[in-house]
Amino acid sequence: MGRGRGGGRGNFRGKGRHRGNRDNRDSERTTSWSEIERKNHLFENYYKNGGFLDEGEFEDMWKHLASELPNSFRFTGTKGEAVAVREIFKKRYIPGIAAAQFEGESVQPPQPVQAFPDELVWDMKTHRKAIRRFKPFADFQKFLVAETSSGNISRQEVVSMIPPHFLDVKPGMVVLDMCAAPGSKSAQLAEMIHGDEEERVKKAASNESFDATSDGDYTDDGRSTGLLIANDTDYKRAGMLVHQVKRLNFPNLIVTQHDASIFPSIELPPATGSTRPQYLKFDRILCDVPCSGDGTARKNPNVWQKWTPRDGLGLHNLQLRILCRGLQLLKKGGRLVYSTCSMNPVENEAVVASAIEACGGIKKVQLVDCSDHLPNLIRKPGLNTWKVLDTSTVGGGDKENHMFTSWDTFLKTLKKYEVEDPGRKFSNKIIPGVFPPTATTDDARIALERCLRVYPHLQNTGGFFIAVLEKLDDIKAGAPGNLSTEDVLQKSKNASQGHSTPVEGTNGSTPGNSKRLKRKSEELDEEATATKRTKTESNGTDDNVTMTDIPQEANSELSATGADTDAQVSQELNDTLAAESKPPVKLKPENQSQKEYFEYLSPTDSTIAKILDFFGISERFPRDRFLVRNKEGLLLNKIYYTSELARTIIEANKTRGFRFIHCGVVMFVSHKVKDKDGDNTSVSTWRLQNEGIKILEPWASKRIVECDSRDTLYKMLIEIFPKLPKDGDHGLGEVGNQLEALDVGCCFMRIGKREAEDGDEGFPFPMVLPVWRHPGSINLMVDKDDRKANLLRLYNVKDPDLINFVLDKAKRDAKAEREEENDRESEVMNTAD
Ligand SMILES: C[S@@+](CC[C@H](N)C(=O)[O-])C[C@H]1O[C@@H](n2cnc3c(N)ncnc32)[C@H](O)[C@@H]1O
Repeated sequence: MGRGRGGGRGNFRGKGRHRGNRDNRDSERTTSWSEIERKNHLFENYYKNGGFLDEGEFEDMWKHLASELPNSFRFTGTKGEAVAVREIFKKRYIPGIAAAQFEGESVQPPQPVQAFPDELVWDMKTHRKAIRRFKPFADFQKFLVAETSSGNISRQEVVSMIPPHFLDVKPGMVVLDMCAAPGSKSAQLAEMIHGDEEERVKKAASNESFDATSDGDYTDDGRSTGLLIANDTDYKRAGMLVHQVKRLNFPNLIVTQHDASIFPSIELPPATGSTRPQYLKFDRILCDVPCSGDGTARKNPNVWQKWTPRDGLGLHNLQLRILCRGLQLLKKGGRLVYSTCSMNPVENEAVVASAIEACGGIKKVQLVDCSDHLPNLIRKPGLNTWKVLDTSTVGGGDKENHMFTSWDTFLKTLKKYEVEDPGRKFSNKIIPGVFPPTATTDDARIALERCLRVYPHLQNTGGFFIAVLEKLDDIKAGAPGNLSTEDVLQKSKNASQGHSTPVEGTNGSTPGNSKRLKRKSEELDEEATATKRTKTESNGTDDNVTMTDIPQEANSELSATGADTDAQVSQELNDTLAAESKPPVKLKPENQSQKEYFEYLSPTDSTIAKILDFFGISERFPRDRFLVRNKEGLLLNKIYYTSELARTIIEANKTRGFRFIHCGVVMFVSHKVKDKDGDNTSVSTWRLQNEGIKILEPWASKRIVECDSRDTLYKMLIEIFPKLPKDGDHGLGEVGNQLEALDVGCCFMRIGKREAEDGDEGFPFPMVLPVWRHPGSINLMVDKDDRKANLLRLYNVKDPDLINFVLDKAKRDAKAEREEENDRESEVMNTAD
């Protein structure tokens, strides 16, 4: 697989109201981040008195939260490559940094983060001033930038790396990342699905045996049969996500843009002998939901300036609906990780407990005990009791803080103020579900202590919450609707007056109704209702997710991204969400705002046949996975390749209104060359592309050259078009000799891994690069940034002057022509005089 440029969690969790406003405030802010006062009384008061940590530990936690966050990064890609780049970093940069002194003390070099295996995650606690001042740091910084841009390093927050580790992804698995932008966790998941695929494919292609049983499904000639669907509702952020994941060169990946709480079901072709469509269920789901982000206070000044308990209360409902939709889409026996970078239980344990209850309790969905997983990760157990903070106001002023321990105490307070101070207003988002669950019997108790809380002081990170859920059985009920305090009160009033509407999906009790609040239970199994649903036409309304239904905060998030349209068009597939009375509707393709095209080529396409023949690609390499990205399905500039399951999904769903926004790795690019006789007529042929070359190379038998000399590769990296004259020495060593014997066109250049010995530093991992053989020169077809990254990584060359004879010659010619023209003009002028 190629590499993923690491995204890292941005400053903001989520988007919409929070993100938009905070961005604006940021651009208006004149004080620097280091000058911002890290104080917020309400914020501090809640975490001090809310029953999270004992007093001493709270002080430690708070001190960390107010201090700067260490920078952290992760070596990415296949294990072999990641370890090789890590070794270069350790040998070349650590000793220099460790020897430096700052203000009379040794500078602390980057350290491996013990929570993660194989020393692949590092953090750097060095003071910024020291970083700026010292050359070893400046050198390291250049390496970091270059490797980040070529995708070998991901600069990602330590806590953000945790959730994928708990998903236990195996190579053949089908995984959904529901809220994926900017994509740093998607990159981790893609690496896991990929596994050590390259090794196995090589063995399969050369008919060597490999273990196809352990650790994943490699039945597709060694290739991973798994798939990652990375989704985000926000159009701009989905664009960032595409940018990130493109670098992974991963054909088993689809990016979609949907509201995760109503993520459409994915249709699959009917099974043999049946006409009924099947629906895709996922082995693993990551639910890294939008949240208030108060665990990011170490890098996000807005938390200190703007924190209010209403952020969490306002997001609870959206988080719950996303989690419930995730659980519906999960296979029986599958695993889901729910995570936030908030420490607020309203967004964490309360969401998890409500979701489990809405899905039918612990017999259907259980929290997984992960105490033996990542044993070096210091964590605290999830909470079983907590308090809910709110501020009440009268007429917009006169704020008062309240901490409620249960729905009942909240109701009592409401009643008290109805009499004493009727103008006093509380958040309308306080519902029974934001409080701790009340079930005490063993067969109903949700083991919330199995959740993981990572606080800043435990290992000097941000704050984070993780819950690992396993689906034990099919879920027959869906997520609760969007309830406000008033709805709950009204419904319980109705219930006590003998009306039948129960309160849904809440985990507290209602006044006059001490029984657990039960979600209306309907048989909503997708497969069972599929046929019925596809026959139902849109009625243009959506009782589940109308804009008035969505919490105010979530509402503005959704409307900012056009997700309201999404809500309407997806109702057919929003089958199990608060499914009440109205008939489901179909996705409407015409409502898609940005249409992307994915047109698969015929497996017998003559151009594909010609290209594959040119490179001697084995008949075993699949011919039916090539696509183009234009409506007409024409072979214009690029030909992409995808995995089989990606193709099946795109083909079965592209006319259903699904918003697919990215899929496929560029395999071939149209290349204009002068024809054989050297006249100026351009003919188009196809060249290999760096992105897809590794997928194809094991199956090639023609147009392969081997490079084993560091000097030759150096020359090819430093010179963009090194000469390959017909006669005389070309200076391109073994590569030049092999290319001399080939016709004009593209080739695979293989570079084997070679350990350093006798002063030769070797090659740290195997590589394969595309090279174009011109009539009198050659061209390594990698872009400038990758050239520079390779020169730095392999040769420690920091600021190379790349030589471009061809371009220079063209510039010289143009300049000479301009000068000639000027001369002629001045001659004319002189004559006129
Ligand atoms: C915490 S961020 C995700 C970070 C991401 N998992 C990563 O590691 O890079 C939450 C994301 O949820 C997205 N989001 C907000 N509401 C959503 C919704 N209803 N459906 C899907 N995504 C949503 C936001 O646009 C944001 O990108």
